[in-house]
Amino acid sequence: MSSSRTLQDYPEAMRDQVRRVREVVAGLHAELPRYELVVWTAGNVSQRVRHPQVADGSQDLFVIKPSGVSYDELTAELMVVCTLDGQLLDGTRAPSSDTAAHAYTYRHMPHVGGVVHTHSTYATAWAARGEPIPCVLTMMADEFGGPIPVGPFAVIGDDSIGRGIVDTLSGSRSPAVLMANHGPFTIGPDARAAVKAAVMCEEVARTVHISLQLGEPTPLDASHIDSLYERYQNVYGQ
Ligand SMILES: O=C(CO)[C@@H](O)[C@H](O)COP(=O)(O)O
Repeated sequence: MSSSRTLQDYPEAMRDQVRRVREVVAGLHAELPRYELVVWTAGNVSQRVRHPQVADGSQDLFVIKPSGVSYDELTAELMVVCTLDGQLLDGTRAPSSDTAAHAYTYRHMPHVGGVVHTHSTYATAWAARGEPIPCVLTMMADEFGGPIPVGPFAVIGDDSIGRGIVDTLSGSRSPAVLMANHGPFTIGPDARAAVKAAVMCEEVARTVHISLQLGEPTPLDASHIDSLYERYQNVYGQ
């Protein structure tokens, strides 16, 4: 559905932000096939654009890819802009079929600035089994602060997927959730962080799967997970 408003109804500073975020989101979409996280037109990336005068986030917008467009055709101009109730505000094509899930996540998690969805092979295989990825690697402690949880099975088309993402991640340090029988969704302070979480999610899903073929991996001690997570999130790369 299209909004009754247009981009011209928003402050110039926000329109400038939209122009910049369209470039950022278009560029980040190229990372999904580059890291082999999607095939064909599967997957999507979005980033929030905060309203400079409305602090509660209710008037924020987000930029997301158009539905069903080949990754090699995605340009900044083709990116679409939606309101947080998932309505199309600006764009020449229909927004992603996962727009409702991204919108619900932004409405209910104000700190989230970016959302990514992929069908990456190993993470999606774990999602098909409905099994959380156990925290057996320091890389998992660093990025996910514990296991990567599984969210409920939800059919696309309403708020069900978004509700499953929010209900699962609100109580977890993980920026990734494996939606049962579907695939990973990731969140972050911006779209680049959410893309990184999607790349790392697939990497650890593969490594832990291979480890399980060799035997039973050894879980990390909770105190070690906490110290590794604090270091990585607050010291590493600063
Ligand atoms: O998982 C799904 C649909 O269930 C999506 O990831 C599609 O695979 C991509 O949809 P668009 O973003 O192109 O609409």
